Amino acid sequence: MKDIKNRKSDKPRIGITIGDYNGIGPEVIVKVLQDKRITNICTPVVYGSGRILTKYKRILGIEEFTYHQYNNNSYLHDQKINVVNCWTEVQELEPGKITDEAGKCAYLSIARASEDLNTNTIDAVVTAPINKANIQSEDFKHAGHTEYYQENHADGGDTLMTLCAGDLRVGVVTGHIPLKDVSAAITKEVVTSKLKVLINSLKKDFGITKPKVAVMGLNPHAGEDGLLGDEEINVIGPVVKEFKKRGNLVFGPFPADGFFGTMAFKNYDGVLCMYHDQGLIPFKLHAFESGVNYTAGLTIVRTSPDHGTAYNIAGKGVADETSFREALMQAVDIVKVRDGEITNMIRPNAKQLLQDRKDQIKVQKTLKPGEGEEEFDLSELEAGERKEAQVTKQQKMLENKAKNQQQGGGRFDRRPNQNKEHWKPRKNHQDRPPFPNKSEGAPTEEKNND
Ligand SMILES: NC(=O)C1=CN([C@@H]2O[C@H](COP(=O)(O)OP(=O)(O)OC[C@H]3O[C@@H](n4cnc5c(N)ncnc54)[C@H](O)[C@@H]3O)[C@@H](O)[C@H]2O)C=CC1
Ligand SMILES: NCC(=O)COP(=O)(O)O
Repeated sequence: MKDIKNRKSDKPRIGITIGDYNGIGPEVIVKVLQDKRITNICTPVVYGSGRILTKYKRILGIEEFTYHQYNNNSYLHDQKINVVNCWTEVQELEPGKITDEAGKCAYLSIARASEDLNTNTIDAVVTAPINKANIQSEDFKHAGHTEYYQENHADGGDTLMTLCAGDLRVGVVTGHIPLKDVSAAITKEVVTSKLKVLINSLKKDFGITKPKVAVMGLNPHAGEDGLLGDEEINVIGPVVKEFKKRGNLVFGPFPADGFFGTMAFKNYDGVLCMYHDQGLIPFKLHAFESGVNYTAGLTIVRTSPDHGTAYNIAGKGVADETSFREALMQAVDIVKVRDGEITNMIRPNAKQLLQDRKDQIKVQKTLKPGEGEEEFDLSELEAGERKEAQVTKQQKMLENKAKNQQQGGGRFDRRPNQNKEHWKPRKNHQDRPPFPNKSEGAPTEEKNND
């Protein structure tokens, strides 16, 4: 971890940018941070506004969530949730509306977190979703976060938008550009550079010593031997060959439809797609609920949930926070893998564990003092019962799958990953509880100044 002045713990400090406050960003932030155990795994530092978070607390009817607000961050508290106020004006919340003010504030939040990344005040950043249009200004002229971080935190190197869920990691050679420009952007230099970023990140950030990577073609049927396009023959194929020659486990180019349709990605540590929707559509079909967007290649660690502002549901309290929680967990994991503190990342579904904990608390309330105490030993839940939680999770998934098939499906019900083999831990994965022992401390005190 970075050498942070005044750090009073060995937990990573994770910055969280608030995104567009009229989208679902603040809601998923509050929903995730309200779990007190979060401060056992990291020190969250939200860049935004305490007032906005308090308003969302009220909308959501959440009482428990407490945090410390600062106008500057010289006294970040390593046992509490910190909120750094990035603007002083009182902003009107208009959930679901695209406003210039929300765009400006989204930028202020990102800029402040960037300063803190540069001064080593935080170890990583998790970005809540922005609206790519209203954030545009003299200060922010980027198609999205990925491009902003590439310009500001890559030390001149290349980066790769990479969507991650469990062992599935999908990078895209071309990101936020019009489809009509994709073919011209697929050059040997660009594909080579992106493939290098993917392989290096799989090693450095995910702890995979010898990563196996699949590369997709650009055209239907990977060009069908030149009949349907020649990028595979002239560009992608030769790059794959070159990497193989140098001893890398790189394969392809594969026709993307069949590759994803047959879940051939189970056999690879990473997949390189040629354009945004080629990778993101199958990825989101597979793991929209829990997917994480990771910018590989940066000098710092930046993750985000895989969804956008979701204006259509903003302020209604129905946003699913799983993806944001996973983004936070993945940022912690990557900081630790980069540090050599853990060798690889595998943990049970975080939401399941939190649900287990909530269920336990419900049971606890019905018990007499002293009764059933051992049931609330977190370390037992986290370490000893993890396998059981996995089994229960699999059973639940099977039941849900059967139910969904009968009912004709719902929003997150078509994920084919539910019983996939590759979700089983690999041998070299470090079995690590997601939440350390509660004795490390959790916030008890509220100090909201508004
Ligand atoms: N990293 C970022 O900052 C990203 C920003 N965006 C931006 O977000 C805006 C909206 O983009 P869309 O394409 O509409 O994608 P979106 O992800 O915001 O919404 C797509 C659909 O998924 C639903 N949805 C999304 N997240 C959900 C959640 N957590 N729980 C329940 N339902 C959820 C929405 O209600 C909507 O029906 C755009 O301005 C886009 O540029 C989009 C993706 C990433
Ligand atoms: N759909 C992915 C996406 O839009 C990522 O945006 P950003 O993280 O670059 O802002």
